[in-house]
This record gives sequence, C-alpha cells and structure tokens, in this order.
Amino acid sequence: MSELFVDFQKVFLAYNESEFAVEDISLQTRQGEFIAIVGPSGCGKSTFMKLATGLKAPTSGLVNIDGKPVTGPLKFVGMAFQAPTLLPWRTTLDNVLLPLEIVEPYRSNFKREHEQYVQRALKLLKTVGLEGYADKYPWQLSGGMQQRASICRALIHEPKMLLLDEPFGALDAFTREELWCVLRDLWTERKFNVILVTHDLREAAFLADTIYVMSKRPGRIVARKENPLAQPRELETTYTEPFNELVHELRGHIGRVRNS
Ligand SMILES: Nc1ncnc2c1ncn2[C@@H]1O[C@H](COP(=O)(O)OP(=O)(O)OP(=O)(O)O)[C@@H](O)[C@H]1O
Repeated sequence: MSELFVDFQKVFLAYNESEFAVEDISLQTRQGEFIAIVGPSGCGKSTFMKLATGLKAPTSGLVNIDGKPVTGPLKFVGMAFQAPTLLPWRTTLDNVLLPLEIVEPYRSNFKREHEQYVQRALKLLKTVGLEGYADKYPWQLSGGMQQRASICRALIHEPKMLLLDEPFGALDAFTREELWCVLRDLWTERKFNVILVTHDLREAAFLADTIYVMSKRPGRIVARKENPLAQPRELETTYTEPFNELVHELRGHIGRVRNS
C-alpha cells in the first residue's frame, strides 16, 4: 500500500480544443486525509472529482489513486451530492442498500448475505441519527434526513474514498452543522479518504485536514492550506479566534482569485 492516496502530477484536462478546464494540477494526499477544495463557480472542482474517480482521463499528466494509475471508473468510491438523489420508490433502507446490489463483490452475494447487509445498513442509519426511519420513503423525510441517508448510501460498501460535491449546500445552517458533526464522527471512526468540494469556507475549515483553493477557469490550485486546528473539532471551535483567522485567510485567497 502506498503512503500516498491521491496523487495528481501536472494534470491538464480540456473538454474542447480551445481551452483547458483544469491546468497543471499537482496535488498529493496521504492515506486517510480529508481534503476540501474551494473556489469560484466553474473553476473546475467537479472536473477534479471526475479525474479523481476515473470518469475522465487527463489530457496530459498522471492521476494515481492508492498507488495505481487510474485507467477507468473506480469501484472503491462513494459519492454524495447537493441533491440527495434518493430513489423515491425505495424506502430509506433500500436506498442505502443500493450500492451493495450494484458493486462487486457485494452484488454476487446480495441474496445470500441479505440479512447481514440489512444489519449493516441499519447500524449505519443509527450512527447518523436515522434509527426508526428505515421503512420511510424519501418524501417522508426532511432534507437533512435525506442527506443523512445519502451519506449512508455513499458509505455502505465501505469505500476507500468518499467524494462530496456541495453535500450540505441546500440545508439550513443548523442542519448543516449537525451534518458536519455526523461526517466528522464517521470519518474519525473509519478514516476513509475524503474529497469535499464546497463553497462554504467554514465547512472546509471545520472538517478538512488540508484546504485547496482553485482559481477561475482554467482551474489551477492557487493555495494549499494545512488546517492548524486539531482534529476532531467541536462546533465550539468555530467560535474561536484561530478558526476565524483560518476562514479569513481562505476568504482572502478567494477574493484574490475572484478579482484576478
Ligand atoms: N462536459 C463538458 N464539456 C465542456 N465543458 C465542460 C464540461 N464540463 C464542464 N465544462 C466546463 O469546464 C469548466 C469547469 O467546470 P466544473 O463543472 O468542473 O466547475 P465547478 O468548479 O465544479 O463549477 P460549480 O462550482 O459551478 O459547480 C467550466 O467552465 C465548464 O463550463
């Protein structure tokens, strides 16, 4: 096993001939690291995600994940997006079980191991505060509950890498902070690799070990900031001076990127 997990070396990606969407991205993460990527709209954050999961191949440069070159879509990935994207005709439990019906080696064992998989899903639902909601349908859950369920769905197959694209963007401030803590606890326990794309600098400062700031198109990494605050963090931390200084510093980078 490599010490590095994500390893981007001078990665460029062009969707068309005239312009690069991301340019000269070099970025390394260690095993179990939680990184956040912040930047203005359209800077290439989602493109970065596509490169990291093998959905897109770089125009030039190298992408290695867990010591191996990425040659196609990776299986050991869990994803959650701004919209919870639960299937409305499935219960919470059946939504959470979905990856196990699709991803090998779980898929082949799905019928035989069904009871064990159900127990695993129920345990995960309990961890995120959804005990008793397994039989409910998405329309019977609040937005925050749906997002909790979609985080369970992203983690049920125990992926090595969790990709989160603005996962809490649609939630109110209180629910968002609750879910920061849910994610913090899951990550503290399991130490999977996380790439979080967010516009929320406080979210990045609360959750991530390292924060990367991307420039406007073509997206480049213009700043890398190691989070000086000890993990795991409490919500109280967000009211402290070091936290505010960190957010302020990130805000400064974003301001410069937007004005450039
Ligand atoms: N499939 C595509 N074909 C052509 N251009 C694309 C494609 N996908 C993205 N782009 C362009 O690449 C650039 C980066 O897009 P990307 O979606 O990665 O940005 P983003 O930072 O995730 O944006 P946002 O914050 O608004 O979600 C944008 O200018 C976008 O128009």
